[in-house]
Amino acid sequence: MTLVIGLTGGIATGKSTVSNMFQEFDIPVIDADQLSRDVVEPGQKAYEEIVRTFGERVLHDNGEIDRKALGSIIFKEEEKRKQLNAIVHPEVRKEMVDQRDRFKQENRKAVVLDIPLLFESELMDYVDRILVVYVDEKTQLERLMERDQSAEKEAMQRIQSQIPISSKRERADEVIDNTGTINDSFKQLEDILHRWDIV
Ligand SMILES: CC(C)(COP(=O)(O)OP(=O)(O)OC[C@H]1O[C@@H](n2cnc3c(N)ncnc32)[C@H](O)[C@@H]1O)[C@@H](O)C(=O)NCCC(=O)NCCS
Ligand SMILES: Nc1ncnc2c1ncn2[C@@H]1O[C@H](COP(=O)(O)OP(=O)(O)OP(=O)(O)O)[C@@H](O)[C@H]1O
Repeated sequence: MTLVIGLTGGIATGKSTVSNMFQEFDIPVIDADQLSRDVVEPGQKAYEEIVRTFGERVLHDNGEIDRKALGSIIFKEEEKRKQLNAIVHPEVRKEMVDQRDRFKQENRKAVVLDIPLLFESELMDYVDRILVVYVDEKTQLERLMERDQSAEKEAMQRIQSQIPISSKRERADEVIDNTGTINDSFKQLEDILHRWDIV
């Protein structure tokens, strides 16, 4: 039996940081953020729908999606965000399930689905265990502004477009508190994987 681990958290709480640690344990990771980039490449169905819905103002001169422009529209307005989600999420979900099932067929001990919006999109049934990467909201805001070089207003808009990290923490099977050092988080992950008997 392959244990399917749903890795989630809030924006900039450290999912990618923790996701990279699974390499050490030889556990494969399926990355929903990466898939959401792949499915909007020029020529893909979702790409055409985005251009039809949001217009050419969300394109770079070379025809690729201008993620900054699209982000500045959808994080400001819930209605627009729902429209984009309705275009992108079904494609991401399909690809994620295909990849998950391939790893299951290979009888891997575990596979990780790294899904930022696991709770928002109600994908809890896609996984066997939910692991939330947590930091307090002050640290979340600071790390987001630092990483994206964004102003407080834009960073807050992004945070507020998601379920608060404190609620996600309550709904987790296990939590990694990532407010300490990366090494502290690695040790927490190691303990959790031992408890789940997969390493
Ligand atoms: C709006 C877009 C173009 C902005 O791109 P950008 O490169 O700036 O951000 P990136 O894709 O790396 O996402 C960064 C983080 O933002 C958050 N986020 C992204 N999309 C959403 C959304 N629709 N609602 C809430 N939070 C979101 C997630 O925490 C994600 O990890 C892009 O995020 C997008 O296409 N979003 C829709 C697809 C989606 O929901 N992706 C996230 C999970 S599948
Ligand atoms: N323990 C830590 N100590 C200090 N900085 C950290 C720590 N963990 C992560 N960071 C930094 O915080 C920022 C956010 O981390 P990361 O990109 O892993 O978050 P994320 O949850 O994957 O974000 P997103 O939702 O945007 O994909 C990054 O700049 C990262 O280098």
